[in-house]
Amino acid sequence: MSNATPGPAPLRVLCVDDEPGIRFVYENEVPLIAEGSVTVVADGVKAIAALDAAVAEGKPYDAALIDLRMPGGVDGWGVADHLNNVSPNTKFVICTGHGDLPEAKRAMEYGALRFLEKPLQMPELGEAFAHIRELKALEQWPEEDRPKPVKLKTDDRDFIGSTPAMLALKKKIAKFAPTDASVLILGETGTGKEVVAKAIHASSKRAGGPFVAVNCGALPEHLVESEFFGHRKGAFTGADQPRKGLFEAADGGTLFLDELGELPKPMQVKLLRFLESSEIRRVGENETFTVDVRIVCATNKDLDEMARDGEFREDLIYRVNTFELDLPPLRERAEDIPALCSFLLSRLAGKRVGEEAISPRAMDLLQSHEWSGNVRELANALEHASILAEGQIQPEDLPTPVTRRSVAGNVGLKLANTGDFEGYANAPAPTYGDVPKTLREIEQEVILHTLDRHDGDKPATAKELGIALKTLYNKLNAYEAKRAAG
Ligand SMILES: Nc1ncnc2c1ncn2[C@@H]1O[C@H](COP(=O)(O)OP(=O)(O)OP(=O)(O)O)[C@@H](O)[C@H]1O
Repeated sequence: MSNATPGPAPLRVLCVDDEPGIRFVYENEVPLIAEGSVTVVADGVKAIAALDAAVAEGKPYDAALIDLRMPGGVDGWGVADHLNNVSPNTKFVICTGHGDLPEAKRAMEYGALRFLEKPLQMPELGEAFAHIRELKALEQWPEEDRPKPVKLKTDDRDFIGSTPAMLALKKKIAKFAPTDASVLILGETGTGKEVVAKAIHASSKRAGGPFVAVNCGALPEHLVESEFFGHRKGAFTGADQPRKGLFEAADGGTLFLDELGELPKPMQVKLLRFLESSEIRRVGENETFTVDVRIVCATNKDLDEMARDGEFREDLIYRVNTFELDLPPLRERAEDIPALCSFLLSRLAGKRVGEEAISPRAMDLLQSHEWSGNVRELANALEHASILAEGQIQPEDLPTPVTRRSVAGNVGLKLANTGDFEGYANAPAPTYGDVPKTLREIEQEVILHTLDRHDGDKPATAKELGIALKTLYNKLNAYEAKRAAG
């Protein structure tokens, strides 16, 4: 995954209109509403010259507002035609005082993003530019960062646990899975919520369909709607097909919405509408259509509390939690640890590894650790240990927090409380045990332990560590990807 998340870029806009009053408005208002720069010209010939000059400079316009009827031999259609030839990535809006249905249709055929009738309304122009900015940002969003359907691997179906709580959970999964009802999975970070979502999908009649997982907190906020619902044909550079959204990608299968509590409020309304109607509408299109998608959600947040604080829609909670599953933290099921170790070590090694790969003393430590990061932290600890171990895993092969729990927490507190470097000089030097560690490993420990102290609350963790929430997600994803890559 790339870390680049494009934000809204300033737009370069070309406006052409023969009415001086409108040009005055464009010159003064467009830089503000488009959050960029504007070139304003009075006729089609000048517009064509401006388009050519921008292309020759290697800086084609992002957007154009084009009047239809203009003197001088080149009308708005001529400008749109030229624009399509020399500057196809420039999104354009037709603005006319003589709008009728055939012209509006023709504008769409030319690839216009919108057809606005004069007198122009500022809110409409504002919406048009917001749409253009979103399209630009989507075009810059690396394809590999987009959530995609995954093919489930065999071990994705494995859901280890035989303590009474886990057996009860498995029984519930077996009952819920075959229905199409929505399921809300609750649990601390790393407890296996995604594993459970995959198990539900794999045991449902949708098992042959796609499983699409999306982390609601990791989607750039201004792209959420396009990402979920897709975009109409032609709205994109080189898009002769509509861009499919996540709902469409999951058609016939399951859409897993991880970190549901992070879903922006406007999208909460749209998700609710989808759950009520099964209908979606691509951004920029008027038609709706139906998709057959089962929604499974997960969160480590208290949604009821969020609803009380006005941060989450109460009616959406009732829609997504037809069935609710509560995953116990690992510290409450230490008896599962030996089997989990065997599973996780086998996954790392690519072959079956038994519990005897861990010495009894090391296993004691593993079973008495707090596991704030739950099974994910256990998987990381085992990866660490399996690299260091020569033969059977011994206590000294385990990461320091497992053998000496407080160290990383101290470092985290110091990071949070020290405004400058002086605090470090007065604080006791941190120790990291006998095993040498890289800065990256220490950082990972600090992050996971800070996350623990905040009970998996990622925004609070990011705040304490002084990093962007997105950076925190990227780091957690990177740990996960590194682990998955073995
Ligand atoms: N019961 C389990 N059996 C096997 N593996 C598990 C189990 N629970 C968790 N894991 C493993 O632990 C890691 C974290 O699991 P998962 O991503 O499902 O957690 P999560 O609760 O969704 O985390 P987050 O809240 O951070 O999204 C994964 O590598 C997963 O394979």
